Amino acid sequence: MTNEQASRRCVVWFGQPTAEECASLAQAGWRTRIGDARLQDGVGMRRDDIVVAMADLRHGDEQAIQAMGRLMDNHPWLPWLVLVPQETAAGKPEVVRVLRDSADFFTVPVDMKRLLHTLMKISNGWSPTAEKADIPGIVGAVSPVMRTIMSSLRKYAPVELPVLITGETGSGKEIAARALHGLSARCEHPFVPINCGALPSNLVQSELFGHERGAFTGANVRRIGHFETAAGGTVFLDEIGDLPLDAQTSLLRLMEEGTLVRVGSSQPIKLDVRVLAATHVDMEMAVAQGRFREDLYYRLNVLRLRMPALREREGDVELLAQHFLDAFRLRHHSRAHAFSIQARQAMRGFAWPGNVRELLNRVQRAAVVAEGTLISAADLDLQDMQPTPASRSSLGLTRVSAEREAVLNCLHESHFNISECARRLNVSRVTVYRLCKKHKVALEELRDGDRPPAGRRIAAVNGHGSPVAQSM
Ligand SMILES: Nc1ncnc2c1ncn2[C@@H]1O[C@H](COP(=O)(O)OP(=O)(O)OP(=O)(O)O)[C@@H](O)[C@H]1O
Repeated sequence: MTNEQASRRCVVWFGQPTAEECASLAQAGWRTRIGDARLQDGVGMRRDDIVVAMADLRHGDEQAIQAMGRLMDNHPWLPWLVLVPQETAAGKPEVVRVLRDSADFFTVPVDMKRLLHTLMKISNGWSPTAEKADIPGIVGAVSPVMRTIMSSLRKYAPVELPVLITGETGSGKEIAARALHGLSARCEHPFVPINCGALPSNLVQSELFGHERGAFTGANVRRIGHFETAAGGTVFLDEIGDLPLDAQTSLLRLMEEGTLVRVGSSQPIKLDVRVLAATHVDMEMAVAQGRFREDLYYRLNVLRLRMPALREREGDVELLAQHFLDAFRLRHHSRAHAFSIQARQAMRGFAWPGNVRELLNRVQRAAVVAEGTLISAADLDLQDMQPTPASRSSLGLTRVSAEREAVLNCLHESHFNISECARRLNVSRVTVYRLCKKHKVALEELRDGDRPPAGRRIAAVNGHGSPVAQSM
């Protein structure tokens, strides 16, 4: 490489690079220029320069991060890399904005090998938007919301940080976690999914962290827990909000110190696992109510991924439906190989309270019962779905979706107590039932997920949306 070529490659570092970072860059032929995002005076590049901008959030306060966001907005043609400290809460809107617009991001201490590799790819013409959108296992990503998710998955996968995945039931939280693992350097090691709500309450610590022989009655042999099974790989903690407080303390230690202690032992064991977690409940509320440790919440919530509800993914429903039908036909006989126009309309207009899982179930059932070559709306049990004007327009869809989300959030916060929910929403109980019916909210199913105290029964919505039982 000639000196002239070398001098043309420049990283404009908005922040304070360390001497070692500058030295590594220089050694690989990259000049470093220091920029100040607050001055908003751009990068000052010459024609033909290869310039990459680094948004260094290490030392910045909230205002500095906001200034960085504005600078990125003003220079969208530049490849932006972002450097975040380990404890960054990616849930903060200003951080989300910076991460969203970046080509790649790094944590402290900077993995210089990966940074130089990314810089080399950029100087060779690589563009993150040009990258193949497909991610194995994830189907149907034509909607803008899912394209954003795909891009976040690619960015989050190689970074050794926890990710908190939120989203309604069946929206694909686990499939996203699997993709994060599959795209990471840990992919050759185990991926261990654990449903925290399904762990036997008296054995949670032992199931997760293992136990020594004789630790408790019945512990006849030493047993390693789920975390140790995942050594070198990824643990996916589904329904993290259900984790009891004592297990939360052990998890925090694991995340802070990288060690665990088996039940019945006092010996810390070093362990390397990446933790991904998912929830469909409002974690801020759980923290406010003392059900979830705040320090653990911040540890888990470093990067955040919100899986959109299926009804928000315009264009994806039919793609997913066809994929599920094709997959079914590979294993079973079905005359039907596609969907009728009415079936497509019905699928587009339906609110999909059970999201992708519900779509999968309906398509599989329809493939079994269909008598023709096309699956009809009736085969999908969606014959009563007339597409409403609201469900056809984007604005209408957004409104409907916002209303449904508000009702669902409030129901969760009220622990499915209809009177409480009505009080919070400032509407009558009848209106809450009407909204549940309108948005096909299956109260019984959701209540089971929320596990209220035994003996309490609440109204359920049957297949046609009518309340069938109530006792509060
Ligand atoms: N984009 C997708 N492409 C293909 N299959 C999908 C997609 N999203 C979800 N699925 C399928 O839908 C079902 C539900 O997905 P998943 O278990 O990931 O949802 P979840 O949000 O974790 O559900 P829960 O809240 O009940 O834990 C699974 O069978 C999964 O394979």
